[in-house]
Amino acid sequence: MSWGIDNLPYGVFSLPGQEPRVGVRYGDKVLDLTAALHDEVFAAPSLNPFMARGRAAWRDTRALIQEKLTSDLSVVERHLIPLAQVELHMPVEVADYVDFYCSLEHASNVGRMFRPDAEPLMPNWRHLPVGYHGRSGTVVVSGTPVRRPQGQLGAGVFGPCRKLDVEAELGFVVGVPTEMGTPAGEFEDHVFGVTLVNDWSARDIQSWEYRPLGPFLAKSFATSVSPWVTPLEALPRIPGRAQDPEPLPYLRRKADWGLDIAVEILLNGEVVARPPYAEMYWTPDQMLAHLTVNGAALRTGDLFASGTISGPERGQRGSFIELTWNGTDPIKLGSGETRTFLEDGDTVTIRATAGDVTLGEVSGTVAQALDVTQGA
Ligand SMILES: O=C(O)/C=C/C(=O)CC(=O)CC(=O)O
Ligand SMILES: [Ca+2]
Ligand SMILES: [Mg+2]
Repeated sequence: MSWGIDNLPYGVFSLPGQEPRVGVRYGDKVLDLTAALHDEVFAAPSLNPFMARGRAAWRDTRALIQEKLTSDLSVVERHLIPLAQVELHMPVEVADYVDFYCSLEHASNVGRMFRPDAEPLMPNWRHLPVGYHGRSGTVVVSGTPVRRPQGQLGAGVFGPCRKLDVEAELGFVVGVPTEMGTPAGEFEDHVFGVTLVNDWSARDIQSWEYRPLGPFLAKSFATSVSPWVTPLEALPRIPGRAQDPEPLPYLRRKADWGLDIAVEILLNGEVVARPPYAEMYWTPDQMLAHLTVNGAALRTGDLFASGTISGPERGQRGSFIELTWNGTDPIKLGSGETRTFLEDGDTVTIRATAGDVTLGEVSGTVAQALDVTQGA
């Protein structure tokens, strides 16, 4: 069965008229953990208090849930609630949100389009995982409509974004904080699990505003995440991609943190790209090491995303700016329509699997921009 005993992602659900609380997905049901495990940590409306307990608690809890769902199934069966009866919420109260830029292919493609007269990769790119600080207050759960942003599209030009795009990414959720001044230790001592992320991007706003400090309003209007957080333990690991030059000692890999995750992007139900996470250049342990090397503190609920997942093939690109080469080469849909960037009413779904483990999906529908008269 999919969503089986080796999967068991955590999320936050509610029944009509009740407060949100933590559950685990099993098949087409959600196990009410407050009731099944008699532990009030799961009565919270986010995973944060549970995630703060740390790695030993994460491991023991997962083992206990697996035991309850197999040998003690008759005891906990009454706490399994059909998904059709529940509403799913933001799984995590996001503290700080950071987005990296870890795909060599994505960085090269975007570099070619945004900086056609320069080298596609900046000189720092192979030496450190480049990132920027995003906006945690507009991280929303799958299903939340995304209003087309408006803003400056060039000198003296204001209006609704005309180049609305998505970025298919993985997000890593921090459970255990660090003290300010002290870099993070082992990856699995801090990171609880993985979500799917759609980093909605307004390419026309971005290309005008981003120099020299990076994306600002082009990416802060909405970032969507999947309702399920998959524990690290559920994910098969592979060696990371070879790196040249060898990174500085603080960035050197001590364990295999490559992830063999197959991602799909769907536009209005049709698959338009299949980005392979296994191709990412910088691995998540390297992102965490870099994020904290200067002494920046981690907090429970921090979310750091991988950056757009793009592979070497055209059909593996994780954004429409790449798939359509900045709108110059539209993609053809099964309906006979073509698309460059997103139109109002379009629904984008990103879903992913790692072997038998599914990470679920993150979905969002584009709503029309506000009336723009005030800026005209
Ligand atoms: O090359 C640039 O100027 C920026 C490209 C991006 O859109 C960055 C971004 O959001 C990071 C990523 O998703 O890989
Ligand atoms: Ca991004
Ligand atoms: Mg964003």
